[in-house]
Amino acid sequence: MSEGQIVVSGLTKQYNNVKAVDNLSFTIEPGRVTGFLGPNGAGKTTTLRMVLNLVTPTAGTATIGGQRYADLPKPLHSVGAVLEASSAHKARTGINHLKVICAAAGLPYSRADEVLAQVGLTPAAKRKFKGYSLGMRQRLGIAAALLGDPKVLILDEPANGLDPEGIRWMRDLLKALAEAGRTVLVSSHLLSEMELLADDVVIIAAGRLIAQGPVDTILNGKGTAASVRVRTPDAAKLTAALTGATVQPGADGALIITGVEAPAIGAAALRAGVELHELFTEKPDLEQVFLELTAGKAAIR
Ligand SMILES: Nc1ncnc2c1ncn2[C@@H]1O[C@H](COP(=O)(O)OP(=O)(O)OP(=O)(O)O)[C@@H](O)[C@H]1O
Repeated sequence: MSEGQIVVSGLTKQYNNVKAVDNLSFTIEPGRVTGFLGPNGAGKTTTLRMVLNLVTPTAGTATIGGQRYADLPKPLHSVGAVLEASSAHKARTGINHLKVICAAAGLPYSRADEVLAQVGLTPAAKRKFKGYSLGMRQRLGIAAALLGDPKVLILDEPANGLDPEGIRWMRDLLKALAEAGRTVLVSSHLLSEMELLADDVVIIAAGRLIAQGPVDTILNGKGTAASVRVRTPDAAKLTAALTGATVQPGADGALIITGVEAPAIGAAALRAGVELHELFTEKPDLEQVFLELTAGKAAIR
């Protein structure tokens, strides 16, 4: 059991007549960014809150490095969490907000300056929280989570409210934190962003596990076969030269070919003397796979 491993086992949360989380089990490894994905109401927030001991499970366990959050001797040094756009005392400056946390957690004030620099907020250190934009509040929330230099980071929809530059900054930061050996668990509904950010994904719907594993495996393992886009002035000749292929016209005049891979199409074109203007393998993206995996299970709750 490594220090940064998160193990969720049989985790269940029943709210009156809603099973928000239903016998969920998965493992999150350190040194990687794991995307926690699911349609609205899938139970992501409830799961993260149970891992952080903010919601009591109806059944099952969640451990971090083998211990329940409640049993961690120094939780702020073990786990940093950003659960929603960070809130702070409106009249307090960003730096003072962090210093208050340092004082409560027995951390040196120098950590406040360090994490503020890490999230790029040093220029706004002395501005009052009420004047912070949503993006700055997100950065301050991350800064607070980093104060104890934790091995594990848990973030619920951290990209909310960030502009494209902010999203790229967040991606680079989270990747760097994972590369330094930390466990980074991040929930999001931005699937294209997750494809760029995450090494692994855990996909849930209606409280249940749908899929878990490296993004590449999830993308390649699905029934959605890769298709090849081909552009040629001689579509009929190329189609006749291909065996075992399904050729369909694409919306923009290209051909969409499945059943035969790009090298075989190129070779067949060469043999038949057909000119190619484009030959491009289109892999299914996370959004397509996600929609397929969660289809019919994403009852709006
Ligand atoms: N305190 C609560 N009391 C009753 N029902 C709740 C409570 N918290 C969550 N739920 C219900 O549990 C289900 C899962 O909610 P949760 O917020 O965990 O999902 P989510 O995946 O984070 O969704 P979203 O992406 O929309 O935030 C929903 O049906 C929600 O209405």
